[in-house]
Amino acid sequence: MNFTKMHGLGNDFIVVAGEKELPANAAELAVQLCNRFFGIGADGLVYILPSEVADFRMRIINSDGSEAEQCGNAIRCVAKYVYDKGLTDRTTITIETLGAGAQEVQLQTEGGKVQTVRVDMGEPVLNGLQVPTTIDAEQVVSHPIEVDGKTFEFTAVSMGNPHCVIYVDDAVNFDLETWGPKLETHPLFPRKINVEFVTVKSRNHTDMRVWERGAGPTLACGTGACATVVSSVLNGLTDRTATVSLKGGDLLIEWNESDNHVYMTGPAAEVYSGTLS
Ligand SMILES: N[C@H](CCC[C@H](N)C(=O)O)C(=O)O
Repeated sequence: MNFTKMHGLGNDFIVVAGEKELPANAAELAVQLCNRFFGIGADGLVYILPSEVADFRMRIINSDGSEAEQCGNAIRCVAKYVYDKGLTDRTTITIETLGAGAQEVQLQTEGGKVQTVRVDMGEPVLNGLQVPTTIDAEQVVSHPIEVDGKTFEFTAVSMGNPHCVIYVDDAVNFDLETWGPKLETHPLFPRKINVEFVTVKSRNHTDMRVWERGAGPTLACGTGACATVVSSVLNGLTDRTATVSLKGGDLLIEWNESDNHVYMTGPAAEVYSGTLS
């Protein structure tokens, strides 16, 4: 099996193209290949597949074998892959995902290679039961959640995949390893959830650290950055365009008022290609 190792701000993926559909053993393969000691090592396994509604289709399997509906950093890597490898010569393409259908992606190239990608991540879903949470409400904003005797306030946003956004004094040094897994698997979240800890720095800038559903602590989370800005607007903390600073770098997020779509702009990088023995 040929693969290409790629990342978006250090959120890294094993990218496989050429299959007609998701292999039946994709979950087992993801667990085996994402292992950083016995495998290639990555946060997820990404397949580029044919699509009937878009130029390409992306399916993403987390390192624990669970399939995610959407992945912001991976979609930028897929866009770079298909252009750099000559599968398309267009700099505006569409990529189909499980959670958001056909999404428009704009490629910014330099020297014939993609450097930066702007993705239309679609409309956020705020209805409590649709995120999903067990809370039957139009929106879940600053809602109390208790874990191990500690009470946080969270805002729930789906970008196709579910996110729980919590504001803390110092996201950069927050104890992600203790609280991330407890919140990821909290009974309020029927399909588990990605957890973002956020510190607002200004009306156009936040710090964010993420504990990802099915992958744990990652260096960056594209859908999490989108959820962070949507949540911050709902809580009156930032404007609709903001830079989200993650451990792996910055993403520019815009929650457009006129079309209600969230746009994410950031880099994508290829590390190496290989063949599995
Ligand atoms: N772990 C996530 C999928 C990857 C999302 C993240 N890597 C991104 O860049 O959006 C989930 O299960 O919803």
